[in-house]
Order: sequence, then C-alpha cells, then structure tokens
Amino acid sequence: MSPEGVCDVDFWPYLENITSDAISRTAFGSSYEEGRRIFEFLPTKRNNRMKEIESQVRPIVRALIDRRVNAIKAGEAINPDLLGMLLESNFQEIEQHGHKSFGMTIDEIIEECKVFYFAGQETTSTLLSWTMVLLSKHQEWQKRARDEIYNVFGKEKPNYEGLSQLKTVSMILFEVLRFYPPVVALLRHVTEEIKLGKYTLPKDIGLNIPVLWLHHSREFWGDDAMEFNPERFRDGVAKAVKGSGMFCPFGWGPRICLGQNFAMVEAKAVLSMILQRFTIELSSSYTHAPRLIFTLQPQHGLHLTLRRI
Ligand code: HEM
Repeated sequence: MSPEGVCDVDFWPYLENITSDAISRTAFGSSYEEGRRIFEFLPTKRNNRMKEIESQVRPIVRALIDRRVNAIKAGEAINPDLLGMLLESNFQEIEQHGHKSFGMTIDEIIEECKVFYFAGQETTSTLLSWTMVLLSKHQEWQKRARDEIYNVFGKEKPNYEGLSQLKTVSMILFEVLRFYPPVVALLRHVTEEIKLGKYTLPKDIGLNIPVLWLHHSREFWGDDAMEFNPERFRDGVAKAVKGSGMFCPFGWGPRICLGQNFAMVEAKAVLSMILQRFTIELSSSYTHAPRLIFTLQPQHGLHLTLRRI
C-alpha cells in the first residue's frame, strides 16, 4: 500500500482464502488449517487430475475423522462444527437402531465433508468477486452499501444481528446473484418418463436448466433485465420477477442449496469489512472475461484499486 493508502491488487486469491477459512472453521472447527489443505487439490484447468486429487484428499479427511471418532469414544466433548454434528447424529442413529447399517459409513461422511467444501467455497468467492466488480462499476451502489454498513456498525466489527439489518446490501447481493450466478445451470437426469407441462420427457435424458439465461430474460425481469439494478429487489424476490422459480441462484425444490443462508451471512460480513475500510475501483489492469470452471469466475483475476478510507 502506498503512503497515501492506495494499492492495486488482484483480489481473487484473497477472496478464495477467506471463503476457504470460513468453511474450514465451520466444517472442522479448530482443525481448519488441516481442512484448508483440501483446497490445494481443488481441480482447476491447470490441475485437472481428479483421480490423483481423490487419492490425496481422502487420507486428509480420513485422518481428521479418525481423530474425532477416537475423541468421542474417549468421552471427550463433541465439537460444535459440521463434522462434530455429522458424527454425533450418526452415532445416535446407530445407537437408536442398534445396528451399524442405519448410520453413514466413514466413506459417506468423507463424501459429505467434501461436498460442503466444494459446494461452499468457490461459489461464495465467486459471488464476492462479481460483487466487487459491479460495485466498482456502480459507485452509487457502493456508496449506498457503505452508508448502510456505517449506519449499522460504524467502524466496529460486524455482528450477526447487524448483518440481518443490511437491506441495501442484501438487494445488491441478490442482484449480483441474478447478474452473474456462480452456478450457471442446473443439471438433472430423467430417471423415468414424465410429463412436464406440454412436454413428455423420455427416460434417461439429461436436462439442463439454464440459470444464467433465466436470470437475463426480459420476459421475466422486464426491459432492464440486462442492467444491474438492485432496486428491483426492494420489495423482495417475488415482486422482482414474473413467475416463481425464475430466480434460482441457489437451485430450487428439494435439492436447494443447504448453505444459502450461510453464504449470504458470510458475503455480507466480508463485504462489510471491506467497505468499512476501502473504496474500490476496477484497476486499469482488470480485463472483464467471466469464464466457467465449475463456477463463473473472473478469468484474468480481480484487479482492483483500493483506497483506504
Ligand atoms: C453464493 C454461494 C452459493 C451458491 C450460488 C450455491 C449454489 C448452489 C446450487 C445452485 C445448488 C443446487 C445444485 C443442483 O440443484 O443441482 C447447491 C447445492 C448445495 N449447496 Fe450451495 N451454493 C452456495 C453456497 C454454499 C455453501 C456456503 C454451502 C455449505 C456451507 C453449500 C452447500 C451446498 C450443498 C450441501 C448442496 C447440495 C444440496 C443437496 O443436493 O441436497 N452451498 N448450491
């Protein structure tokens, strides 16, 4: 940072770090440093070695779980994190039915932990990235968000109660999720022939529900569908869009995202802490090129100019 408090920085790695920390602490509590190592194996275009990744991630998670299981067996208190809760409910299930086949196997628990990691990290850092880009392009919304954050927290650290009062920030995050949904499509496999409206879908076909397209359709959002306008969410999601299910950044139905509240709270907290300290603009080295690697990411990084307030 220059003596005047200005710096040019690629913010993307920092956002990746903070979201891995958040999910690591939530999933594995005090073992979060260990949990973070899992992200080193997240597949990217450069590092697309799924089999190798699988063989490296599994022992890390397995060691974490074994240690916890031994602690529980030794009568130690259960950690109030995701892994602790999963193991506790699993033990109860097995005890209640008196048989191992009622609980999850260790392999299934490992899979659950991995799902939380992979589902929760990249998606949230992507949401935060596009929020930074759009607030840089729309300085009036950046100012409105900062004013609200100062009104609620001043310069103090954000707290959970205060985060639920951030209405403008919520509107902004919803609009970012509409504009650049981290998950651009929902994929389904049709397991048996079914009638869907006027269509009959045959067994064994794949369905692609185009979230990105639905979120930009003039038919559902009106003539300003291609514009960034958080105001549309002032009276909630139902009033912003024609037709239910057309705003689906977290999916829809029984498989809707389990972490959506977590993600919103986390995004609000991170954004509050950034806007309390800095104004943000796009740096001259920023190149706008969203690309899809599982989620919609900034291809050439997130180069921003930060000015200390
Ligand atoms: C902005 C952040 C996030 C976005 C946009 C997002 C999006 C989604 C979407 C679209 C689905 C449904 C996929 C489908 O139907 O095929 C999903 C499922 C899921 N998400 Fe998220 N997610 C986010 C954050 C998180 C976080 C933070 C967690 C964990 C703490 C999480 C955990 C999960 C899990 C476990 C599922 C699977 C639910 C099931 O299949 O029953 N997500 N997410």
